[in-house]
Amino acid sequence: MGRPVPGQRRRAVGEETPEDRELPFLDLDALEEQARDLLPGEVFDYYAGGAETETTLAEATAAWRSWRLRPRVLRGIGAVDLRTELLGTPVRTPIGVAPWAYQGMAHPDGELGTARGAAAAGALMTVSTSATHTPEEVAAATDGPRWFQLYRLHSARHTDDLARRAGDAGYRALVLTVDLPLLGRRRRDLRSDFALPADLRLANSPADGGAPELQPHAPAPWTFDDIARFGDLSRLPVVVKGVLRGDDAVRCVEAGAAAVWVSTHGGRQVDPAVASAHALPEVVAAVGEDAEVYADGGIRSGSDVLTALALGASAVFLGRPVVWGLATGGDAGVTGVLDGLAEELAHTMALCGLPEVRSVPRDTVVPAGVIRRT
Ligand SMILES: Cc1cc2nc3c(=O)[nH]c(=O)nc-3n(C[C@H](O)[C@H](O)[C@H](O)COP(=O)(O)O)c2cc1C
Ligand SMILES: CCCCC(=O)C(=O)O
Repeated sequence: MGRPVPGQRRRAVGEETPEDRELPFLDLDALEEQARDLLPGEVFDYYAGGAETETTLAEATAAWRSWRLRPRVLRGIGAVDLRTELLGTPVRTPIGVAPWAYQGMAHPDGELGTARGAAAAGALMTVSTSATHTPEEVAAATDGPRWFQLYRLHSARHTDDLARRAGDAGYRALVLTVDLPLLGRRRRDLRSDFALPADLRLANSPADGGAPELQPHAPAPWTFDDIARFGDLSRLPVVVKGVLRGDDAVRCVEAGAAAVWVSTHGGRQVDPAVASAHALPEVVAAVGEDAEVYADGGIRSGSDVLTALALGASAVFLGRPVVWGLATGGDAGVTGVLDGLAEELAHTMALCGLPEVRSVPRDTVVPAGVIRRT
């Protein structure tokens, strides 16, 4: 069988199943199933999968749900205010789009679709280095809030150049992803012998051998000194993504990071790694006074978002839910996911007596304790 064309659907367009019926709430499981039907099997597995035994992947959502909400009553809550500022960038929602690679494989519009969908939801989008459009092309597609995520490429010169271009193209922060010194062992991809479609455009991969593009090794590993260096090159605040320890967070901030992003890379790198929901309190305790802290991994409901905010995150980011949104509905699909979760968040906050995301008290959550299900 030949390699499927990007965007080629396994099911005929217009073919309806009972699961396609519009529900009056966001059903991410159903959306994932629709994406599974639409995408070539190994592409779905690349997006959905995790590393090794997928323990971190399997536990990510459960870890957010190991916290319980403590609602406040009689607070006279009217409209809930979801607006906030992330490193000075105003956003309508604290739910942003995490960087994810090769979006042209999910939908022909690729990153441009995600950018338009995020902008319509007033959400911040983080554009990956491993993109099928250049940073300038994504910038031209939308005036929504954007950050650029940088990977260490084979060519240091090209990496530096991308950092500079992100600053020139109006991105508001540079996100250094530091949890991929080499690629995690993703058994689904190893089993399917996954390779990117030959005709997929790797927009940031120059002819001189640039992007990591699923390759495990690149020369000249980054150190803490690179944080200030990339800040100077791009003239942007630097966010360090992939931090799971308080001591590392302190070193990042001492080295000049404006924010740290707690992440297991969606369970795709170290496995079993500590869940973001369990690492977040330690990182907030270590640097929360001096830097912004964000979190991602397994956020699938408004209450998961609220839990992260209560634990000290200023924002959360979504990976796979946006993949499924783009794959099934292009930019409108992305907006649907972001709006749906924002609506759930606002609803849960109102129920909990909380008027604004900028000030969610820590005592909004407690550990669940032991609950015996009968
Ligand atoms: C298919 C896929 C591709 C990804 N590509 C990148 C990437 O290019 N850069 C990056 O920093 N993180 C990447 N990530 C990690 C995400 O930014 C994010 O940390 C993770 O997806 C969050 O978990 P969630 O998918 O459970 O929401 C990727 C994740 C997925 C699922
Ligand atoms: C070099 C890997 C880029 C994509 C990525 O980050 C992922 O698949 O998780």
